[in-house]
Amino acid sequence: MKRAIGREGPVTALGAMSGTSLDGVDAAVVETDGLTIFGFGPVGYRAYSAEERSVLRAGLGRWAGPEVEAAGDLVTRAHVQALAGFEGVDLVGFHGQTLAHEPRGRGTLQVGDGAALAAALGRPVVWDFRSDDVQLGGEGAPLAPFFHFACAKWIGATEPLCFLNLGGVGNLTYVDPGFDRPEVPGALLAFDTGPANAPVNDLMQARLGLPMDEGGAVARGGTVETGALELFLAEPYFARMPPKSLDRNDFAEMIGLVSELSDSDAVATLTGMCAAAVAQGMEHCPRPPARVLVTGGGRHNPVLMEMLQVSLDCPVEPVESVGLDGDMLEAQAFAYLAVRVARGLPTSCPGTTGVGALVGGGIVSLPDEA
Ligand SMILES: Nc1ncnc2c1ncn2[C@@H]1O[C@H](COP(=O)(O)OP(=O)(O)OP(=O)(O)O)[C@@H](O)[C@H]1O
Ligand SMILES: CC(=O)N[C@H]1[C@@H]2OC[C@@H](O2)[C@@H](O)[C@@H]1O[C@H](C)C(=O)O
Repeated sequence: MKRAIGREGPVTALGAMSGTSLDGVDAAVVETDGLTIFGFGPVGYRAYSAEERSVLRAGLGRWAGPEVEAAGDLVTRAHVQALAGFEGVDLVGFHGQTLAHEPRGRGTLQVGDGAALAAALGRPVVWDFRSDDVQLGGEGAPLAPFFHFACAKWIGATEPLCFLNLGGVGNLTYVDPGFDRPEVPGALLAFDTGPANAPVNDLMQARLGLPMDEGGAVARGGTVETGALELFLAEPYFARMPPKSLDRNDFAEMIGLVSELSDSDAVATLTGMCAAAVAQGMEHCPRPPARVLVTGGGRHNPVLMEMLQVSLDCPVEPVESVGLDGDMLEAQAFAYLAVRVARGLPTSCPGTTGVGALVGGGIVSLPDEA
């Protein structure tokens, strides 16, 4: 790797993320030395077609077999298309698509072939970010927290704050920017809060044939059913101490809790469950955060944002309020993490994934190795 990016100084890293909502590939450039963020560069997006989405969906929850291979081939191809147009890139960080995640069981599986991507792009590619952490006893997720720490420094934060990602699953990072480095005990605490948009999307699809509750319009017309909410919060996951992580489908059966409700009450209740899971999770923060910065698609849902604001004691704002890009933060995270991997810096620690030691996972594939 030394010959690819050198041992120090800023490099131009391109990160790519294919998230749990299966909508497409996000791509974003970060200028960094693996410690400090020096700036953000161009971004891109390559949507999956409906047909491609069903290929990915067929692979979800599987560990091997033709469905997994088909999903992997598709993910590699889509990333070649998404990333080929970026110029001046020193290094690529390729997350791939998570199909299955069972950290204390069969492991974690992100499909997509980083070696083939390196050959196609003619650039070094860092990939398979999660496996080493899981093998060493960690949750393998979330991994964005080390990047969130750098973001907290980039925005000049001096007080503890939280980053909240509301994708299919929700994840929270508590950052204390008073520390110099993210791996110092106390600097970071991170975990998946619970299901976020995935159950709402699934119910909208099943009942109304729509992919999401756009603008929270359906939830706005409904009422949260407190009995269902209480049953949901009784799930043992919420009582577990962090770090902890989830698979997209871990709470799939929660839709059953709202099966008797009207469409609007059911959507309002699932939206309320997402907010309540976050509020419950916030109790684990070592100190009260000054603000919660929200990233991921859930920040576009005003009903969800209002529910969060009502249940939390500090301002809840989209990350755009501090000049970050909430649609690209995960892609930027894997750009940043790629540089850390290439330079031998850790990407997870006990506070972020529960792993026993500092881990800098990932495979580095050079273009001439394929
Ligand atoms: N305008 C909107 N109104 C309501 N919900 C929205 C809106 N835009 C996006 N969302 C929700 O956000 C979801 C997409 O979020 P995001 O792109 O952060 O997911 P992801 O990155 O694939 O997930 P993860 O972070 O779990 O991997 C959509 O599926 C939808 O539920
Ligand atoms: C196993 C896996 O892919 N987990 C994702 C998923 O999507 C959100 C949440 O669940 C988080 O744990 C993680 O992604 C983010 C980018 C992370 O690792 O920080």
